[in-house]
Amino acid sequence: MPDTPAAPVILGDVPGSFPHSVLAERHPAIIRQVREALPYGPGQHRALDELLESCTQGVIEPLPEDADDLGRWRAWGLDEYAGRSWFDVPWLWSESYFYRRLLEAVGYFTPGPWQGIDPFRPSKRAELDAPETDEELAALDALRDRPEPERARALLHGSLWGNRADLGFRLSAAGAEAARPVPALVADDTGTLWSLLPPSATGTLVLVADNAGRELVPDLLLIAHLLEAGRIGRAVLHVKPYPYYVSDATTADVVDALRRLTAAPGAAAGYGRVLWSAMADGRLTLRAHPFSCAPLPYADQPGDLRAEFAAATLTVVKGDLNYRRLVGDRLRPPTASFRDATAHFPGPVAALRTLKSDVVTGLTAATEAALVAAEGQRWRTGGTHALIQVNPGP
Ligand SMILES: O=P(O)(O)OC[C@H]1O[C@](O)(CO)[C@@H](O)[C@@H]1O
Repeated sequence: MPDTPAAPVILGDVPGSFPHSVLAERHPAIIRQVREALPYGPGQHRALDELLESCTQGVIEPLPEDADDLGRWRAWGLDEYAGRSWFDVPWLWSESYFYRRLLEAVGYFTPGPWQGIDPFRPSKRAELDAPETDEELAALDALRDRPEPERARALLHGSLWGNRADLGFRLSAAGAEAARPVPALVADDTGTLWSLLPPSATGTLVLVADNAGRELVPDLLLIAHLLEAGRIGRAVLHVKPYPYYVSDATTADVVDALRRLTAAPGAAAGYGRVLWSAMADGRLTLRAHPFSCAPLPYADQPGDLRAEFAAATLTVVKGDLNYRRLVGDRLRPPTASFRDATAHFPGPVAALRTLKSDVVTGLTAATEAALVAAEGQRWRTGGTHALIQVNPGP
């Protein structure tokens, strides 16, 4: 039984709260960023003006009648929420719908010259091409001759801390990227995670990706290592079917990251080749399921996805947003059980996440008390703490 079934769903209606600031400040900043990123025409600028007005002072508008995904959004709650303020509906819903509308405004879904053009691509590319990425890739050379458990641990932590590289987050938390990560994890089930992926295993890892660029690259390196070390036989990488939360990874971002790896000097290129051939022979496959951009928790996932996660040896869910969707976007006490909150998940599941929103479960009372004593409530959203939590399943 869940320990706190009535924990309130997070809304964005409390001025001064983190969710409110995302809706009131971050979304307008994202609209400004998108306007400047690409040479849009007057129609696109007008549509962005309308979205800005709607999401800050207006109400949620329905999708156009001819939108391909209208039925899907209706099933996800559009009819219930249309006409209400963006601040008065579940925060997760409001945020997700914002990205859907933003893409609509720039013509992403409309047949024509702007169809499929990712408004966030310039910032994603800049990050992938940055000298810091070269430095991170060069560090792989020193890892090459280390014992396998050490390499596995380093790459797991690379993937975990890569989650700090979130471009939307940086818009409102300047300095979080530069701030030194606090090394001790607030929860650490690493032992359980490795027990599910022993060497010489043949299972399937599903990795539900989060951000592109400097998070996706270490995610791919981790997958390459697990394949090469024989800890898994195959991997399935879930990406978003369309650009989302600024920097979330799409198929195009996977292609960019793989090309970046294979073109790099040293050990990085070797990892790139492992992944390239794993794609070619089917040991690494991509999925871009519509539910990956749904405004709903994973407890509401559709049957086909449920069957896929049920069949996996382990599903690794990356990042803050996926964590919110995994445990439910609710204000539970931080000591609420992670296992109870994820009991709905159909198979073994691990969360790798840096903390960038109020939602958290599975902390000990002592850990929570120490964090509060040191930082007040800032530890929840500052992006400097991280966790590895595992529910090995029933
Ligand atoms: O890229 P991540 O780790 O999912 O983080 C997403 C960010 O966006 C938020 O949803 C707020 O918009 C927070 O959860 C987090 O700061």
